[in-house]
Amino acid sequence: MLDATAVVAGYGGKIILQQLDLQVRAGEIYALLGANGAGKTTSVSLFLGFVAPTAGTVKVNGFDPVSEPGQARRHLAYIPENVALYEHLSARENVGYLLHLAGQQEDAAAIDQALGAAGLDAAAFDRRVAGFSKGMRQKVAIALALARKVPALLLDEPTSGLDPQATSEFNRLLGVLRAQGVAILMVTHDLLSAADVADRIGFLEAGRLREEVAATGADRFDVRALHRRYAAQAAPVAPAAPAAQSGQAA
Ligand SMILES: Nc1ncnc2c1ncn2[C@@H]1O[C@H](COP(=O)(O)OP(=O)(O)OP(=O)(O)O)[C@@H](O)[C@H]1O
Repeated sequence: MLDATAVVAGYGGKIILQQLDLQVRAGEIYALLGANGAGKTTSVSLFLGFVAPTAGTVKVNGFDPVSEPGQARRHLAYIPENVALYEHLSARENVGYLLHLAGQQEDAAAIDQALGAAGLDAAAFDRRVAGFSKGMRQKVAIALALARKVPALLLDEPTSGLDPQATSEFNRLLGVLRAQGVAILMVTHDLLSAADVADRIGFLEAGRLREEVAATGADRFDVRALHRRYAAQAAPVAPAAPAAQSGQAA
């Protein structure tokens, strides 16, 4: 569904992504991790058509985001870290208007159903979104993705700044979308959250996928081992102090 093959891309002659191979299948959640500046957002930007590859191919459900932007966008929803909504409109009005902008009409019942499925409290449907928390805004964005019935979803650091309960609620929603066959690519620094929800985790290092691990089957990853490697990649540290003896007071 989301397919980047042998992609080289960057900004103004500066190469950021080098031979990137990244595929996300229908009904799969793929978490992309990596240090600051590794190229995670640039990878997402490829699928949005914001960054054009200088080599390789990028496809969204078979469509090239640069040469076929309308077709590619129709199959895609994007939820950035801070969801931009029309502040003076209610949650219902936002979904209705954004659907209209996407060239789609839905009746009020379908919009309510999407907002409910996204976990927004019904009492908030008619409230202006100006007072909404980050978690509530994301629910509106998820409702829009549900109402648009897109087959692919891009998320950039969706759980940063969310409390653990909101994070787990958000991850549950991603599970709902996965069950509907949506291909989900999620950029995150939150390894625990990624381990909780993702089917595969990829580690990007200086524009290359250094490692991919699976969440299920024989390749099931060990979160602690991953955390040690990820922390070392993000910020190399001095050798660890000897482990404390369990059961002994310091
Ligand atoms: N519009 C741009 N113009 C020029 N350089 C850019 C642009 N956007 C990003 N870069 C550079 O590309 C590199 C990769 O940036 P990118 O935002 O993809 O990294 P990231 O892995 O998402 O980082 P972070 O975790 O900090 O969000 C960085 O060196 C960044 O400075």
